[in-house]
Amino acid sequence: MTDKIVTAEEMRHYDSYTINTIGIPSLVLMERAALAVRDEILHAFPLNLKNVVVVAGSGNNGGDGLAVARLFHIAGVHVSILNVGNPDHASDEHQTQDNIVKYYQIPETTDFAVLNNATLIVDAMFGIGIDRPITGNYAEAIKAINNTDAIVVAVDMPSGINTDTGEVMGIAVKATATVTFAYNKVGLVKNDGASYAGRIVIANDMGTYAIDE
Ligand SMILES: NC(=O)C1=CN([C@@H]2O[C@H](COP(=O)(O)OP(=O)(O)OC[C@H]3O[C@@H](n4cnc5c(N)ncnc54)[C@H](O)[C@@H]3O)[C@@H](O)[C@H]2O)[C@@H](O)CC1
Ligand SMILES: [K+]
Repeated sequence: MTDKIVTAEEMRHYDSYTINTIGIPSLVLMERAALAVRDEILHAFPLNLKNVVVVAGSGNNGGDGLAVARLFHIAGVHVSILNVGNPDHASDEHQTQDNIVKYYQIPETTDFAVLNNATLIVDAMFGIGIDRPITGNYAEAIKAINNTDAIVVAVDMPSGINTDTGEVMGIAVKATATVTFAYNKVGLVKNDGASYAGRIVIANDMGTYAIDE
């Protein structure tokens, strides 16, 4: 157990050490991340599972989201996926998760109307990979999420919050709770990040190992 608070670069370093030196595969970490999000939702919001919508970007944060969607689908919860990323830029892990989602025929759409009846939204657009202001379709998606009255659970970071400064990068998801992985992030405790994150849950049993502890 640690109260370490890390930047995006530090977290990438720990992820890479865990994957390449310890040898825990990236998809195993992704599964652990998704299980942590599922468990927190089951624990904190069991009455809001009528209609879950996972909003997924095309990176690994989106991959986490697709795995969460699959876990809920398997458990019999009604879940749909709103894809907002560019499929041409999908990470390998994201593609793997998307193939699994397609096997299970979990509904996927790019139409924001799917948010209208959501009782719980999983924000899996951007995590620690955010590196520029939010524009275009991503901004519209965040606006649409913030306009619902659903519970919003952010995966790792509320999308739109700078991991290192907590600043809003144009627009950001207002989360009810944020499940962040391995260590807390500077951007979740500084500036606007603290209020956008809602309640912070640190999934600290991922197997991630900090070399200096
Ligand atoms: N193996 C790993 O490294 C793990 C990563 N995990 C998840 O992966 C996340 C990081 O994944 P990624 O590095 O793929 O990054 P993200 O999924 O956060 O972002 C995806 C990509 O979006 C692009 N982007 C950044 N800002 C943008 C903007 N404003 N508009 C449009 N595109 C933008 C960048 O090219 C970035 O790589 C973590 O936050 C965590 O949720 C977890 O699955 C645990 C294991
Ligand atoms: K997110």
